[in-house]
Amino acid sequence: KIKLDYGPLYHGKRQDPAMKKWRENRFGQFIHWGLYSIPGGVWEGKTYGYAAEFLKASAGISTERWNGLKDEFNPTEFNGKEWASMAKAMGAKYVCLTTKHHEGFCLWPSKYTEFDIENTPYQKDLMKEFVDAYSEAGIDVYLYYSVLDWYHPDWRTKLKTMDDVEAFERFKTFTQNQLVELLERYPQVKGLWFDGTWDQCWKDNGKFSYELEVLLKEKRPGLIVNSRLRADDFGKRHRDSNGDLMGDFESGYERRLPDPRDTSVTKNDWECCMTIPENQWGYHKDWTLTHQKNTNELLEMLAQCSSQGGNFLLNFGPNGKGVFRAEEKRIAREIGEWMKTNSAAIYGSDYAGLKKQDWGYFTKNTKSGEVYMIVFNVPISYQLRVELPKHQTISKANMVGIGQELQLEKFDSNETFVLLPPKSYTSPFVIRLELKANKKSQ
Ligand SMILES: COc1ccc([C@@H]2N[C@@H](C)[C@@H](O)[C@H]2O)cc1
Repeated sequence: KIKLDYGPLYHGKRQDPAMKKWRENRFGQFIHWGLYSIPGGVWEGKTYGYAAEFLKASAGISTERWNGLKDEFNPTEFNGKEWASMAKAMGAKYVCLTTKHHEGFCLWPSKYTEFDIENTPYQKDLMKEFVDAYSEAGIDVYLYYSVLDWYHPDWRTKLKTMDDVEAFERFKTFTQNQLVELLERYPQVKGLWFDGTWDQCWKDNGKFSYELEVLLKEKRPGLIVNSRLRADDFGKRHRDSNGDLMGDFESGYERRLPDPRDTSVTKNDWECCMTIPENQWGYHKDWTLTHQKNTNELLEMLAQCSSQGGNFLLNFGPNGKGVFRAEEKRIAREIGEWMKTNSAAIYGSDYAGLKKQDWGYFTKNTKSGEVYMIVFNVPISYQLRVELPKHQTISKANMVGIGQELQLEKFDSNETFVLLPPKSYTSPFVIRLELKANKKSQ
């Protein structure tokens, strides 16, 4: 092991109540909302296909033109309670909102910058309405914060000169002040989701990122921080120079999932964040440009994450007025419908320790020990293979919801077929397994 002064604060999975709740949540709503939500990927009549939150770069817009968007930010249709009830109906147990994306515009009234909600026609503390509404709905609130800040004069991608170093020292102080300010203003917040830490400036400041994690966790005991905050002594990120995770959960799965058979991911807590279109985090006016994931496709991702001990954070991008698209509202409703019947296989679930099969995913409820099969691919044979450890056998298998008991066919090799009634299955379904110890094999 390489000796590190600025590696992880701890090793393994946190077992305190706050982290256990994070783990039980399993399903969250990501919200990207900022000045980029106003143009929605279209500038001077031209549509840009790249991610809408990068429009400033993809359309080559000058900084002053872009920053002028703050004078148009007036989300008069924003209603925190409506947003929270849509998320609740979807079955989201936590939410993560962009407080400040790379553009540097702050959705809260910050003492440390003029580039914030206070200096817009809207003026009100939108973040307070948001945090209060979601908290009252019983949804845990997390805040996304981009360290990378295109607006701030002291941001430097690389520290080449002494001036750069002095500027970045001021920038570090500004960053720390804003983060402390967010925790003080919004005491309900459960955690911070960092982004924009890939540049050399941050890799050169592993010590600062370590001290920042310590400071924020002292300020807010139980605070949960993703793996993107930290750099170690040698600039390694997410995992330190020994390969150990820094932060409370691995957050490198962005718009991608691990291989479903990779059991190594179960060693740490982790989260996959996902867009509904192929690559739009902020609101984009034209979703027809790329593939739009459908509800069953998203449910399969949610199921896969739970089956491998990870969380699934699904992104929504409201427009500049604070309104979600019709597609997003429909998908939220359809996911919620499915969760009404099947959420026992998701909430409080973890890796079941069983061999992955082609028909779908196993999850195990950590409290009840019940094992679930979440089926997406019904085999032409209508036989769902289950391979159990020698000492275990299935005593019962029931469809969740309708409760129907399913026939079982056991093999000597301790494999079992769960037999499905031969009919058409048009949406993912869940089977609850009751396992029991095998009779002593004579
Ligand atoms: C290819 O470089 C990037 C840089 C930043 C991102 C940001 N991370 C996601 C969570 C979104 O905030 C996206 O804008 C995506 C790709």
